Amino acid sequence: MVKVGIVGGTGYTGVELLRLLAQHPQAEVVVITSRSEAGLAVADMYPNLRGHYDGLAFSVPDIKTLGACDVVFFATPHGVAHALAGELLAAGTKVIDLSADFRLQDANEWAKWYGQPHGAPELLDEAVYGLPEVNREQIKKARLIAVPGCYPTATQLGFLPLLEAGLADAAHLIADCKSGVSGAGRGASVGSLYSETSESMKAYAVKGHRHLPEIRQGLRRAAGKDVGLTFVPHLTPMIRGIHSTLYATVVDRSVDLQALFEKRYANEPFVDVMPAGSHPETRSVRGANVCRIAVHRPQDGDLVVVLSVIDNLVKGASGQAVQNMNILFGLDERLGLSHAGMLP
Ligand SMILES: NC(=O)C1=CN([C@@H]2O[C@H](COP(=O)(O)OP(=O)(O)OC[C@H]3O[C@@H](n4cnc5c(N)ncnc54)[C@H](OP(=O)(O)O)[C@@H]3O)[C@@H](O)[C@H]2O)C=CC1
Ligand SMILES: CC(=O)N[C@@H](CCC(=O)OP(=O)(O)O)C(=O)O
Repeated sequence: MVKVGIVGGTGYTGVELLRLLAQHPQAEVVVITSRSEAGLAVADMYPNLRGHYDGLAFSVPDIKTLGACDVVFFATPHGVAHALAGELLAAGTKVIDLSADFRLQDANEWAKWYGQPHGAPELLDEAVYGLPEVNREQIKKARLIAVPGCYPTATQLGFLPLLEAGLADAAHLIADCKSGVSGAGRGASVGSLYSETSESMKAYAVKGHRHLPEIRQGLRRAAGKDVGLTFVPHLTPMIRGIHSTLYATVVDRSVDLQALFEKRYANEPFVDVMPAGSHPETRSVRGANVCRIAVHRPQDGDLVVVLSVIDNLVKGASGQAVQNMNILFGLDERLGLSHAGMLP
């Protein structure tokens, strides 16, 4: 049994970790932290978890109790894992960080996009970017894993087959992405109010979003050269879900793109390449650790359109984090992650 600690148990990704781990046959959550809710029983805050975590209550973060766990998940704002990861690693505890603290390999780039100095640059060399479809072998040996962001997961999985095969014009990629409101976290803000987000939709951060350098880093690696990417996120009136519509120009029209995508993901338990002509819906992955992809070439032209959907809280965060844990501890990668999506 893997002994699990969670720092930041009251946010959306924290409670999603609890929901998924409640069904995990080889993991037991023994510590869950919240400074504001310390002492409160988990099931008193989250009634959906009644009967699953009897006796487990939030506690203030404490290195000694967290360091007694086999693995600690950070479901916290940026900067928290910087401060605590080193001590946990020294105690022999593995760290899976859902925040962006260790996603960018360049500390200066991180500081530029996150507006504060990188708090643990000495750990960057050993941090592994936790996208299993790319880094499975490194994840197996890792001590510190950076779980990819939600937009970066959907966008990279959609572009990877084209770039790895050298089939796309890497200088002109476009990612037009829509997110549900839970992507903004559970903290109260005017922009997340029901009356601000329902019955309306808008783009934001067109000038530059902090996921841009993360996506570029992954795509550069897949292409083996610099990439030019325009990334436009949108906020949409749904709670969960990311829908990425990706555009690239193909350099060879003769290639069977459907076969290329099917072959690339044939052995991936959590990437579903849909039949030719499909239009994946975000609700088909709601609650599921799945990225569902369809590839199109409208009017048989040069432009490829890839549609990629995930649940931002599952394959875009907590599900992917559990998938990383399974790989890290030599377990079946699918354990605790077999939920289907929810229709309607
Ligand atoms: N929402 C999403 O779709 C996704 C989110 N993420 C990332 O996951 C992380 C968590 O996001 P989300 O679940 O939305 O969380 P929230 O930001 O809503 O919640 C944060 C949690 O962290 C705790 N916390 C805050 N500050 C500290 C601190 N200094 N020390 C210890 N604990 C702290 C809070 O509890 P308390 O203050 O009581 O201690 C709370 O439980 C973020 O980095 C987010 O960017 C990643 C992918 C997708
Ligand atoms: C809808 C919405 O606001 N989404 C968030 C991104 C989701 C997220 O949490 O990003 P990290 O994983 O990098 O923390 C945003 O645009 O900032």
